[in-house]
Amino acid sequence: MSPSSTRPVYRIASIPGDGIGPEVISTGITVLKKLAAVLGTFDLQFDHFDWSSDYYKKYGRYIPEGGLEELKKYNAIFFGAVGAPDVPDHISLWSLRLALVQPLQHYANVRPTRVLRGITPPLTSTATNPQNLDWVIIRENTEGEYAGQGGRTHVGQPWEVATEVAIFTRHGIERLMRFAFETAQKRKRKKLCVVTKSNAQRSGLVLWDEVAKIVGREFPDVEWDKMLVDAMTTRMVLHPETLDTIVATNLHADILSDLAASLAGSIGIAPTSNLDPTRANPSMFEPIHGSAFDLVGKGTANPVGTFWTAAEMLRWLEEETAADGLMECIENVTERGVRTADLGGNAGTEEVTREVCEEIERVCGGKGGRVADGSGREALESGEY
Ligand SMILES: NC(=O)C1=CN([C@@H]2O[C@H](COP(=O)(O)OP(=O)(O)OC[C@H]3O[C@@H](n4cnc5c(N)ncnc54)[C@H](O)[C@@H]3O)[C@@H](O)[C@H]2O)C=CC1
Ligand SMILES: CC(=O)C(=O)O
Ligand SMILES: [K+]
Ligand SMILES: [Mn+2]
Repeated sequence: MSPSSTRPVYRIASIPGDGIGPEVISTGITVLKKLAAVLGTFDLQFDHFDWSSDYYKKYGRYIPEGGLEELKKYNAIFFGAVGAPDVPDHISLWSLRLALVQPLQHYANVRPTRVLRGITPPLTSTATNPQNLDWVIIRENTEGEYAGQGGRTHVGQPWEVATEVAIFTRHGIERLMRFAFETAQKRKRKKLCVVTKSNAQRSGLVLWDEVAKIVGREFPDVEWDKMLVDAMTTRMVLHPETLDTIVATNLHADILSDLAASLAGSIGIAPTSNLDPTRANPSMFEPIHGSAFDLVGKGTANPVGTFWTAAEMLRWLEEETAADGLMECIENVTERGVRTADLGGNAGTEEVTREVCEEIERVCGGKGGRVADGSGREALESGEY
């Protein structure tokens, strides 16, 4: 934030990455700039980082020397996706997304899901009562099954051995569990479901259950229960109204949150926040989906997941009014039936973006007051037109 200005200026590092990442991140930036120009209550300054699989193929790495230190100067990171057909997925993921969230201690991955206005979810029960699905999944984001511990020996031999060791530390579970209880406590229903697989995974996830019990004592007003992850899938599908806040391990919540997004309509809608709740490091915001090779260049990628992500980023920056305004505009557009193919519509990425921008002009124009005189002066100054 710039101290010289009365309105805050947030410095955002944008990392569009691969595949549809650049397509959706550019629409997200368009929408965010529009919102800032119309509201006039804050400003956003974007710096672009071309860290991607193309960059890797050219320079042999995804993050250049000193890159991580450079990122720490920003208020937030706006990330697209990483993954390319000609680079092994484990190389791309570990060299960029995981190479950021681990050192930046983004231990809380927050994945809200609900049925946006106008969207028909795939299950009849939820379609009839869309309010039945309103969840926040909290995913452990730095250890567990994606801790990065493992290896291969005797490669290529019939006796080859490979390990993928899941790591659960009391410290890691406790800080995440506290974050989950706090999240549940702030929501209307104050309900938390702790998901594990502590019948089969008899060490790490038993510790997970024990820590949940200890931390739960600090939150007497939060009603919580436990589920094994396999049974959780059926509860999500058959009894969505019994769930509110959900906490699970890195792998389990990765899977459950894609399921959640689809139950709400599409993987193209859902946002993700990679948070360092201590705020020692900038947090990172990305749509839940990956680089979707199958959609690249077609202009059909759903930008709504990125818009919702942008709203979550604004909320983290404590721009609540802007975040609420953006969500209202997104839902006005989905409600009007302007939707991409994944939601059964025929609008392209650009049309949805244009409609959301027009909606921002219409809905938020009066809120900040800077463009309410109709002169467009503030927007002109921001270089928006
Ligand atoms: N955070 C990240 O950067 C992530 C990266 N990946 C990487 O992305 C690559 C592709 O992975 P997949 O498993 O195929 O997952 P994906 O999320 O890229 O795609 C799964 C399916 O959802 C559809 N889809 C995704 N985003 C969409 C959108 N915005 N609008 C409409 N439809 C959308 C795709 O067309 C595809 O059919 C891999 O390299 C993977 O490692 C995957 C997930 C997250
Ligand atoms: C990598 C991945 O699938 C995710 O972060 O959701
Ligand atoms: K992503
Ligand atoms: Mn995932």
